[in-house]
Amino acid sequence: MSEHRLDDGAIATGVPKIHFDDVRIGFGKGAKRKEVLDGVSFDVRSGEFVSVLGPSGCGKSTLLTLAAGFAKADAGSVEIDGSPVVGPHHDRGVVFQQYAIFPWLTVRKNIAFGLTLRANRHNKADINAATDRYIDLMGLRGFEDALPKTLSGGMRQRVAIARAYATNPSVLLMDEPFAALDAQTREFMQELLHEANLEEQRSAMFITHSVEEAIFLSSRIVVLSNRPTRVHEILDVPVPMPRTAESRTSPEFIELRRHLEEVMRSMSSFTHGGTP
Ligand SMILES: Nc1ncnc2c1ncn2[C@@H]1O[C@H](COP(=O)(O)OP(=O)(O)OP(=O)(O)O)[C@@H](O)[C@H]1O
Repeated sequence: MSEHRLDDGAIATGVPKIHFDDVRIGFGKGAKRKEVLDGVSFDVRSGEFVSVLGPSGCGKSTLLTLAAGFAKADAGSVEIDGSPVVGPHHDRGVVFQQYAIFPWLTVRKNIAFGLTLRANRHNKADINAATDRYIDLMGLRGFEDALPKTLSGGMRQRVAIARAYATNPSVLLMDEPFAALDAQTREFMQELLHEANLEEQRSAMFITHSVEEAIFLSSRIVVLSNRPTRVHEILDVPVPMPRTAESRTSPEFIELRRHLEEVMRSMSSFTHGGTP
């Protein structure tokens, strides 16, 4: 295990890494008011990889922005490691669908960026060691000096994920990081992230539209309902770890996929006026 890891007090205390308690939020005023989250509660426990799945517009990204500290709930609470979220903090590594990396910095400098910002807490040798570790973990060796514009979409997302890991976050928050990638690259990226996170054992919350992606990556899946949104169900993923390409054809995988596709279909037909 890396010397760059935080001491994980949550393991000792059993405090969830991320705790959503009866979270409510809506947008707009008067007749234009739209209630979005209507009392959402769930935890991400230490070392867990939890995907959040739900119909379009149910508030998945909103949940992630609340955990990231970019927005505040109207009611209820969001806690990270037992403390209320009051704003953005470097204890959360955030990865978005769009490549949030700096086009003018090389791969190495992008990955080291968050560490150099906090240089008073890290000496140069530490920064180099952490950067090298995540270059290797995300398969970026040989591309250290490349600029983002010379890289494919998948490679750029590898840089964004490496940078999120390198800042040594207590939790990873990912919002559809693979949504813009073609199907083949997307599967490859899922496998890379799965392997990386098995090694890193970070607690993660991962937003996705994809049933298959949620099953492949997660230890648990939180399924949200249509708006006004509540938790529809929380499922353990019984597919053995480590997962490989073959896991996708295992009976457990296929059965869970069938169940989740049916749930998602029924929510979508409800939204579109069909029989739920
Ligand atoms: N800052 C905001 N101001 C106004 N409305 C907002 C704001 N943020 C989100 N919404 C609305 O809240 C609802 C939930 O949005 P959100 O992006 O969280 O859903 P989502 O489940 O991630 O959607 P999708 O699956 O389509 O990505 C949407 O109707 C959206 O338009």
